[in-house]
Amino acid sequence: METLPPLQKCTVDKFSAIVTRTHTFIHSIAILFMLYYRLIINLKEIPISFLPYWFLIFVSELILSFLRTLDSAHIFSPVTRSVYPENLPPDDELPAIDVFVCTADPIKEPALGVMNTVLSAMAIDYPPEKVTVYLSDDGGSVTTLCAVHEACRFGEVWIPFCREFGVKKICPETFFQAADDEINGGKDYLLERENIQKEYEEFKERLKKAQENGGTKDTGVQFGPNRDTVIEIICQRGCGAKNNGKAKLPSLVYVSREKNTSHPHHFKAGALNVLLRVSGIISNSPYILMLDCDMHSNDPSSARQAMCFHLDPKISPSLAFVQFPQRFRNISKNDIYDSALRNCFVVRWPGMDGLIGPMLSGTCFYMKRKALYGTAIHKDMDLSELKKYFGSSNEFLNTVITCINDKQNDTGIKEFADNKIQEARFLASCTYEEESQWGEEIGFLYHSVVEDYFTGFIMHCKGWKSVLYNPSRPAFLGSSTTNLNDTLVQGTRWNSGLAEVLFSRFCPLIYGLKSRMPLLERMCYAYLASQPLYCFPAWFLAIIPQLCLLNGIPIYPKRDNENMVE
Ligand SMILES: O=c1ccn([C@@H]2O[C@H](COP(=O)(O)OP(=O)(O)O[C@H]3O[C@H](CO)[C@@H](O)[C@H](O)[C@H]3O)[C@@H](O)[C@H]2O)c(=O)[nH]1
Ligand SMILES: [Mn+2]
Repeated sequence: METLPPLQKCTVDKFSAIVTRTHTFIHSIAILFMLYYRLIINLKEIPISFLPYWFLIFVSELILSFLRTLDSAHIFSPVTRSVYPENLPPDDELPAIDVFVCTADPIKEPALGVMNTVLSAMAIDYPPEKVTVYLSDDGGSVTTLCAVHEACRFGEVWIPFCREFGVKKICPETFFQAADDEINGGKDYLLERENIQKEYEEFKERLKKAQENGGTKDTGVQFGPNRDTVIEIICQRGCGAKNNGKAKLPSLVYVSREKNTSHPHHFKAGALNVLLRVSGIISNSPYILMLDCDMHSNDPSSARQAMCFHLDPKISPSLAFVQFPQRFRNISKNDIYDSALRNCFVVRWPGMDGLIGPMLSGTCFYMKRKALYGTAIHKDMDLSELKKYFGSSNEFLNTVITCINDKQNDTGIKEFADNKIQEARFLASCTYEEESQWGEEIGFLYHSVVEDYFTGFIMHCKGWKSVLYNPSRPAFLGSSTTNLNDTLVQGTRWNSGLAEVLFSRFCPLIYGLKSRMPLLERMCYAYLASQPLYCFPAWFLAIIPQLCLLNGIPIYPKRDNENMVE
């Protein structure tokens, strides 16, 4: 039998595994010594009145030891991956991709940044008729709707320019700000660059005006806290490409779901589920790229890199998603607080990749649509059975059947009749999910506000796998929080979301037991869910040892103590 050229390779990082396992072993011995000291030696020295303090210190140390033990699972067998996109099938055999971009707040997430993300997603190096970009606007802002029209207009010159000169920095703002644009294009290039830059400045100007006027385009809709669905096809498959039709544009769709204060909207997970349904009846691509609006594409080849995993028959059947690390462009040089989250993306996720896969990290991942449709669904289900899971739209159910039967969809938006828009509006309404399993078993799950962590956890429990791909050139670049207030709000949201999982029936240590999830992977998930527990040792150890010192109570071994190892 002919062997196909490889698409990807996975290498176990043996040296790193040996070093980290040895370190874990030595660290565990130190922990045992500490427990011995605290229970056998120190307990006798403590006056009875100080026993509650001793107890709090002991509890803190137990929590830290517990967390440390869980954490050690991450580094058990780290792997690195490489890809060979040159071995991918020809363009006309590649599967279609839907890109989901989410925005929620037109003030905190200014339109220019969001449009840069949209434009960078439209400029990825992939057959344009196979890409449909969806912008979910949870802020329901007229300005954003205007901005997306303007972005499409600018895209008509930006995308052909990127294609023609092989631009790598496909996010216009980054491209024009960079000192070096990585292109050796001669005079033609410089002239064209100047033209495009002028167009970009005009585009920015138009956005600014739209913002000042609260959206200039007459959309005929009133946006407010209670509002109707707005769905617009901004650009249809290969629309109006200038440049003599040389470079077509991907399709672009704007979605602002119905909001009603009497219905829960489930934050980002709710928005993503609406996009899943709306995109189902519009393009129904088998793969989905998820991007937060502040995370732009920084390398046009990321889609092909991800396909090296998704199309590799050895790993593809059980592969749910390919996660790229979140990388940030606004991190200070020293980054003493690890705002770049290197502890996750550089240390822990490659370790989990050696188990059954890294966690779902909210953005920068290529997901198989089928993986979001739950495992209870099988090929022989009829419409009435499917309705209990997916709601009552027959049109949508047919797309689900296409998806679970792995029938490659005819790519892109073909023709989009008005009645389809009606159906899409129905799918984006507040009440559509009633009496269905959306958010419970189907789509992104609602149990926790960290929908990414929880959805990924349940997927892994059900036997799906994932991979991390960390190319040397960051595939995506975003912005991290840069002030204490935002960092605290984000930290509180993450920790409360994790606590929701830890103190529920989905606690990874218990729930993982019933599932097929291997012990080490379960420990990794339990470690992250247990993050909120860090607050107890942090408080106790910040206060009690000082009190003990002031009162002359021995809480740590003295240097001349006979039990102290010199
Ligand atoms: O009701 C909402 C709330 C948020 N978002 C969007 O969700 C994304 C993430 O929200 P953000 O407030 O920026 O949260 P972060 O803490 O920065 O996000 C991290 O944490 C989230 C929760 O775990 C993940 O979903 C994100 O991908 C991950 O980057 C943004 O694009 C928002 O526009 C919505 O679409 N609707
Ligand atoms: Mn964010």
